[in-house]
Amino acid sequence: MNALNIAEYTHTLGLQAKAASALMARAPAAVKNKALLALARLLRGSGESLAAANEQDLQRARAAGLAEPMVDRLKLTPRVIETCALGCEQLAAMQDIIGEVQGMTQQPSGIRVGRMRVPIGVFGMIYESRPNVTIEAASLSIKSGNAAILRGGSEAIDSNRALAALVTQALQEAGLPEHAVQLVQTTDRAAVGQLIAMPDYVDVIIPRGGKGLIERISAEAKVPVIKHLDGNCHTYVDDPCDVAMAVKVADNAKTSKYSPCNATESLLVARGVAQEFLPQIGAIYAAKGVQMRACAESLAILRAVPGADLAEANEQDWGEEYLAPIISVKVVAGLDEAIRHINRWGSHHTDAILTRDHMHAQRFLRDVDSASCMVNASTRFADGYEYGLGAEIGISTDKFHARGPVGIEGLTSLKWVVLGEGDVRQ
Ligand SMILES: NC(=O)C1=CN([C@@H]2O[C@H](COP(=O)(O)OP(=O)(O)OC[C@H]3O[C@@H](n4cnc5c(N)ncnc54)[C@H](OP(=O)(O)O)[C@@H]3O)[C@@H](O)[C@H]2O)C=CC1
Ligand SMILES: N[C@@H](CCC(=O)OP(=O)(O)O)C(=O)O
Repeated sequence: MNALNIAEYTHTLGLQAKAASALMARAPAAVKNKALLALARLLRGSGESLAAANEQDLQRARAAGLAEPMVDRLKLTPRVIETCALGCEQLAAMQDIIGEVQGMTQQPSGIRVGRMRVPIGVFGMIYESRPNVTIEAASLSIKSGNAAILRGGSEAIDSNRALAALVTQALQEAGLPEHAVQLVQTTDRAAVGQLIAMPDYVDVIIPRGGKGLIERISAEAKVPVIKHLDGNCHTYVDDPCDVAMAVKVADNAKTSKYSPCNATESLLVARGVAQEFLPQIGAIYAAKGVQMRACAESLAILRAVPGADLAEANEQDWGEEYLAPIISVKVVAGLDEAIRHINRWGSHHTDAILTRDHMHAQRFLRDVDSASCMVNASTRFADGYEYGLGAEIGISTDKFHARGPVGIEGLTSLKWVVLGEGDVRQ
């Protein structure tokens, strides 16, 4: 496609999405649920064709030398497909919040005023090369009565095309507009430029990715944006804490998966527990091949750990999101320094305190300026499915409307409704 064709193509996607969004907004709950259940069935019945499409993506990715954690997130395994199908069924079983009216109160003038939950309209989403996101975004879009234009990562294009075809089929089976969910079929980034500059058709843009993507969106977007950014997540091991529990959680937060944005990238340790905690977690990270980029004080303790892969941390490490078997480690004086460090260097995504002190936990929850603040739990829990949302659009690092894992509610807004009986303003 040349530039002119891409402009025409995205314009057509926008026009079609706008038309579909009006129909989706008034689609009955039962019809939307029918589409979701059809999608679950189609996913389960398409294992072979999905695997074949995914294999094409995987072969290209490996040939291009994509890092293993990134290849891992590209995989559309039977387990991933089953999880997507279950997610669709869970969404179908959830209450439909569209059209719900809340807080209706009578005003002194006589009118009654309340707020009705409505879909946003059309959202455009740009996301990483993780094919399951295509289904999560499509299913949430259907349930919330929106229309979506999805632009997944280029490495996943074959998988996404195969999945999008199933979504179209499910929409058609349920009698919903087939353009309610559209995949951008080209990997040319010029289409992203068009998509973020069509305010007549697109109500909100949801970028889910790293700094390069966000820089472009911030510079060029002509529509409102809900940013889903990088996760420089921290786990702070407090004094006092249950050291055995802290070791277990800090291990899971870093090593259960290296690629996701909710993996811990930085470990802060209170000086009072460092001598006991660091050798234990150090031994686990050493055994799993995790490099520790440590401050001088933690380095002195970790040097005693056999086989530890150690490096001296520099300032850049405190702000780094590695998405790899690397973690930065810093000894801090205590809670105040930990909070200051997280607010200075973190990305306001997800941060956890491991503590036995109730007051410390309360202060951490209040003072850390992040979308998810956790006490005695792994940062890996920052996820829509784990939070009970059924699926997730992503993890918003913006502060308003939708913050943290975004589900159905995040794709809606509340409009005021006013009921009168011929009332006039005095
Ligand atoms: N907060 C959240 O919910 C999540 C955040 N992330 C973050 O995403 C990052 C890792 O994923 P990664 O794939 O590297 O992210 P990227 O930002 O490289 O890619 C994400 C998507 O954005 C596109 N993109 C990137 N740069 C541009 C650009 N300049 N113009 C147009 N399109 C662009 C990519 O397209 P193309 O395929 O062409 O490169 C891809 O579709 C990490 O920082 C991670 O934390 C990941 C998942 C969830
Ligand atoms: N919600 C996800 C985390 C976000 C995510 O998808 O991250 P990534 O591996 O960067 O694509 C999960 O923990 O399952």
